[in-house]
Amino acid sequence: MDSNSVSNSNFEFSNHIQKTFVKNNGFLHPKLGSEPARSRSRAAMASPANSEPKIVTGIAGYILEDVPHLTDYIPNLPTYPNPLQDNPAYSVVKQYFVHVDDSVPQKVVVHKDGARGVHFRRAGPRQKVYFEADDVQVAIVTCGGLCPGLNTVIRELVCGLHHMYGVKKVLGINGGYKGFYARNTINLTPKSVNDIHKRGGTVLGTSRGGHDTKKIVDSIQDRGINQVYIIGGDGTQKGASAIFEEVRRRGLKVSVVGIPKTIDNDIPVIDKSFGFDTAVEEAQRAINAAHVEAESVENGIGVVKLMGRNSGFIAMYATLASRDVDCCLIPESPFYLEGPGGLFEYIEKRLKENGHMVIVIAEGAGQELVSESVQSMSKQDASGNKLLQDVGLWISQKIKDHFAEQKTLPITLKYIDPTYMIRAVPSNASDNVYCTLLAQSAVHGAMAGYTGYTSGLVNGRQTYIPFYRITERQNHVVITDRMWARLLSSTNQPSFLYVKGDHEEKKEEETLNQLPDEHCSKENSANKEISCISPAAC
Ligand SMILES: Nc1ncnc2c1ncn2[C@@H]1O[C@H](COP(=O)(O)OP(=O)(O)O)[C@@H](O)[C@H]1O
Ligand SMILES: O=P(O)(O)OC[C@H]1O[C@](O)(COP(=O)(O)O)[C@@H](O)[C@@H]1O
Ligand SMILES: [Mg+2]
Repeated sequence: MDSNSVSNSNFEFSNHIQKTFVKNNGFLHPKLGSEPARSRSRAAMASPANSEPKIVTGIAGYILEDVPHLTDYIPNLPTYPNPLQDNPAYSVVKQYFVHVDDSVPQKVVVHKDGARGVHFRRAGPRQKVYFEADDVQVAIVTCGGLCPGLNTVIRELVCGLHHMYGVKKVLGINGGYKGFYARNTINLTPKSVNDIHKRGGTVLGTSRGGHDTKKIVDSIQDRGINQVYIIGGDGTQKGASAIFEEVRRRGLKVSVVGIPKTIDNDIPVIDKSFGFDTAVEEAQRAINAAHVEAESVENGIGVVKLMGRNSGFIAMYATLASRDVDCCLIPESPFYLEGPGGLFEYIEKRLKENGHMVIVIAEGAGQELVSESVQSMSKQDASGNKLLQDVGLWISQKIKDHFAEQKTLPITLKYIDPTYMIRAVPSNASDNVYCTLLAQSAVHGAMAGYTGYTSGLVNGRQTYIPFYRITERQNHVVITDRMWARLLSSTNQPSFLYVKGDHEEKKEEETLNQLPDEHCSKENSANKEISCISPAAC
């Protein structure tokens, strides 16, 4: 079936779907008399308590983890025909609107007798919209660390809103969440954002910390904002979820939409985050330099530190892409330096075989080892993220000290730390297209009245994912997954799991027991997804 078509079977299927529980949503409660008179975007009555997951079940174990809709807490909202139906650019598309029951499975590898499993609502334009163009006041904000593609997402939100839906009032919030309660905002028009995708960073500025839900929602009401697009990582999406709950509690007709951003790729459920490919590509330049330096001298070692606070995806993919890397160290795979099966033994072996080697280390790797030898700072950034010790410098010094002490193998080590260079660049061509689809999907959802969702790619399809699925856990490399095995076989590095001695064998067993049971299925037995960067990667 063509991706845009609406089949009859969809209509038949909808008859079998039952809404099993939609707690709180749909119940009406008396208007809150004590709320301040911020009535411009207030549409109806307020709902109490946090929203509950909207789960819809169907035949053969079908489950839809649905996203909230403005009509869940505001009754009798008027609808309007989607202006796209008269847009000449889209007139050639046979069936442009997405069917109301279209959903995307979370798990695409299935068994013939298996249940149909969890699905997410398919993103895309709907026949009816819940906003009239002239009434829409948009706000866009970027939060957390930089990531290639932020400007492309901003550009495509502005252009998508303008060209597809005729929305002209778009405000950029300055400098992250705290910009909501600052005076200055930036008026964004297709003209003003025309070239921004060619630049790295974010034209809006960004920040960590400074999230005050009540003040942000006050500002949303005061400015008459009724669509908020929040671009950011795991912390930002938690903030967006809190904003949505407060908006809902106040009964406001405001769509709150998250767009996932993280070069660490630590956001779960989605195939991969925008900017990740660009970052991996940029990391190749540092690895190439390390390789050239290492192979130009006798017993040369190049060490490259790459970003990845808790998840080693950038290091893993940069290593797999490069083929020049002899050892990749990530936070998910503990390693040790001394003794049989340790890093020093492996370095010596590689230098004797090859005369040089390259080590890639993710910034979050080996933190427990660094803390043992350097006094732990245990400080946090403004958002509450733990500040890490510089493992790149630490490991470089340890290697130098070890071979200086040994005196048998004189080495030359060069340490390259391209940290911010891989995230401050503009996005590459494929990330640009990805950002475009992500932004357009986000806009279609808000115009159709959906709210409280993150727009994301699942198994190659754009979907709307409820906030709680994005914020409940982080995405990590699973070292019992085939992808990590591919890496081990490409570098020939030790797995650091095989250690000698009774005590150590027990340690190995414990480590393996802590790992998820299933690999590559994107779900373990507890129905929680495990790491996959894309379905094709398994
Ligand atoms: N649990 C939370 N609840 C509300 N806001 C949060 C939470 N965690 C982080 N934030 C806010 O989200 C923004 C970005 O968070 P941060 O962790 O720095 O980056 P990222 O979103 O990229 O992970 C910050 O302004 C921070 O205050
Ligand atoms: O120095 P900053 O700006 O706090 O950023 C450093 C951190 O940002 C990251 O790129 C991830 O940031 P986010 O969580 O904001 O996406 C990490 O890899 C890195 O540890
Ligand atoms: Mg984060």
